[in-house]
Amino acid sequence: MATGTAGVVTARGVRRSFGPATVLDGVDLDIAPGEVVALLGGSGSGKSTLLRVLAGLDPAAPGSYTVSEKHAVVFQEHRLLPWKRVLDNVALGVTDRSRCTDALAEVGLADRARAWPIELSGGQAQRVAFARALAREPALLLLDEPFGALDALTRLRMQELFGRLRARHGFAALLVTHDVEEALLLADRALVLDRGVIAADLPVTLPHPRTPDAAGFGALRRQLLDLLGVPLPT
Ligand SMILES: Nc1ncnc2c1ncn2[C@@H]1O[C@H](COP(=O)(O)OP(=O)(O)OP(=O)(O)O)[C@@H](O)[C@H]1O
Repeated sequence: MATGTAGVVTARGVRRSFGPATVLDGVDLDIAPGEVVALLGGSGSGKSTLLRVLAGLDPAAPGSYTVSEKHAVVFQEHRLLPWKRVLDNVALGVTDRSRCTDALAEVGLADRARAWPIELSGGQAQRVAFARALAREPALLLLDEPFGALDALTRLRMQELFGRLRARHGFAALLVTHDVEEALLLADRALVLDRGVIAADLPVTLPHPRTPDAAGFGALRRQLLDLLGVPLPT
């Protein structure tokens, strides 16, 4: 990995096999600074594998790729350390304590700084996970279904929070999701991973803030479902 390229992600020909099974078969991917890219695809299509490769968590994958060193990862599970208080979780590896307090305030949890992770709801814990990522002042967020385990209402609130944080901080993101609406609400482009390659790249040019009832949303939803092999009846 290295920095210095114009994009926050530049990947060419990324491959990954597990035994005889080829999961990534030459993935090319570019993400520009500030761009939010959703990554969709069937179960087992390799979305998490690609995200782990880009995050540097899977050094065995061949191919050439550069990823901004200023990246942070948020997973579906919060992955907070249970023996550290909330603020100490946010502060892991960050020397500037005030940045951590600010990040916690930005996700609306300033008053939970001294709480233990076990005292938080699932949605709050995921907010802390985002605060921990934000405190690193990332140029790129690598997000593996970060709202996937939340109930529908909490998910909507988190999507709204993500939109606000993005508008304020201007980070880029790769967002792995199963949720077509989420992709269309949050992303500038939606990619479909299929048989080891990026099989489709759909620009999402709707204005912000977005809602599912906005003009053009339904047509894009139909198009994306089609690309995912789940066409709606006409
Ligand atoms: N460490 C591993 N060892 C062996 N096989 C693996 C490993 N990691 C992933 N795989 C396999 O690679 C394939 C892709 O997995 P991956 O988790 O990347 O898919 P995904 O698109 O994220 O799936 P889902 O949408 O269900 O989360 C699967 O068949 C999985 O079993």
